[in-house]
Amino acid sequence: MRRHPEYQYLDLIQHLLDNGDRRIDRTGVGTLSMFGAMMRFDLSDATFPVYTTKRVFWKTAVKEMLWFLTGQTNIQSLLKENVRIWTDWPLDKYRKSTGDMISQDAFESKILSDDGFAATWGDLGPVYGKQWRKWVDSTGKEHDQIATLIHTLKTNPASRRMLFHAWNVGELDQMALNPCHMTYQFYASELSDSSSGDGSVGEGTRGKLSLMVGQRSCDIALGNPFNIAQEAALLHMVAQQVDMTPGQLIWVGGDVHLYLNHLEYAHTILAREPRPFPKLRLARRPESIDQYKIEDFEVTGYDPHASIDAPVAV
Ligand SMILES: Nc1nc(=O)c2c([nH]1)NC[C@@H]1CN(c3ccc(C(=O)N[C@@H](CCC(=O)O)C(=O)O)cc3)CN21
Ligand SMILES: O=c1ccn([C@H]2C[C@H](O)[C@@H](COP(=O)(O)O)O2)c(=O)[nH]1
Repeated sequence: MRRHPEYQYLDLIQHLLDNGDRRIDRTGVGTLSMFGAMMRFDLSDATFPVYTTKRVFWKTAVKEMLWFLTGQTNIQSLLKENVRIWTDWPLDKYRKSTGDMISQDAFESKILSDDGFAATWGDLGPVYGKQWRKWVDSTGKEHDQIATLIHTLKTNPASRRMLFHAWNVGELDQMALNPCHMTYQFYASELSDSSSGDGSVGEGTRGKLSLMVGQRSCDIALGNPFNIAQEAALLHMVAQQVDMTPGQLIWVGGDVHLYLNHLEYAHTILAREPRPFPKLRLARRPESIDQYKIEDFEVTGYDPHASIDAPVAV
């Protein structure tokens, strides 16, 4: 029998434990690290690769993706959706700038209730959403990379130029964190002749859509389970928008690391056996890629092992 695809994730963790290069990182926590890794997940038959060896809060991960797609960069809109995974960075900045050792709860309440405070302290700078939807070039012109991608998929799906990118070199110093997942490249296969170049495409399903994501830096315990779930959700959404069926999600990691305060996490998860991946159905077909809501994601058959608490390195 074929091994469960989730073993790709568990094997990476085992490899880091056995062979990881021990080093000090930006956060001061320290990691076991390797360079260069790839995982592939087949999304056909509505498969949604949410890891099962721990409970992954996939709704939080998908909400983050929906937030990227709207082009927003302020944590206020995330907090309104009860997503708290980005609070640590603006909170750290606020504490260091003002000396006020406010609690996370109090900081989040203030971001939610005070728009002026949110504008000053809640913005992460020109991170993912900004670059995806409003990349500003040297002449000041804005580029909507997502709209261009969808247009090309509809009119010229055999193109080798279907990608969007977040590593805007000129703006890195204004970002709360440099982009980790950077390149999103799409590939359409099983295209009928009529859709392979001249723009005259017919109705109905026109091919199989795959996505390869290049991630320069990967926190294997906290970041990766979120990233895989949200990238799979993105592929399901884009495929729906362009009338294709989801094919493969290919994930490529650069510096892939296990933080040294996640060793117990690693041993806990490695002792568990994967269960079948859940299925995803999109309940509705919104007008455009930025109009999906979390309620549109109907996930069935998710029966994971228990969640595992792990601290995030800031
Ligand atoms: N060190 C580090 N790892 C990351 O994965 C990461 C960053 N920094 N900085 C930017 C974003 C923020 N991300 C995060 C941050 C926290 C969780 C986290 O704490 N996850 C928990 C709880 C989830 C919840 O509360 O909903 C988990 O069990 O998955 C996940 C991703 C991903 N990115
Ligand atoms: O989507 C994400 C965002 C962040 N990460 C991790 C990878 C690293 O552990 C940190 C970023 O630190 P750098 O020093 O900028 O590399 O966040 C992730 O895994 N996934």
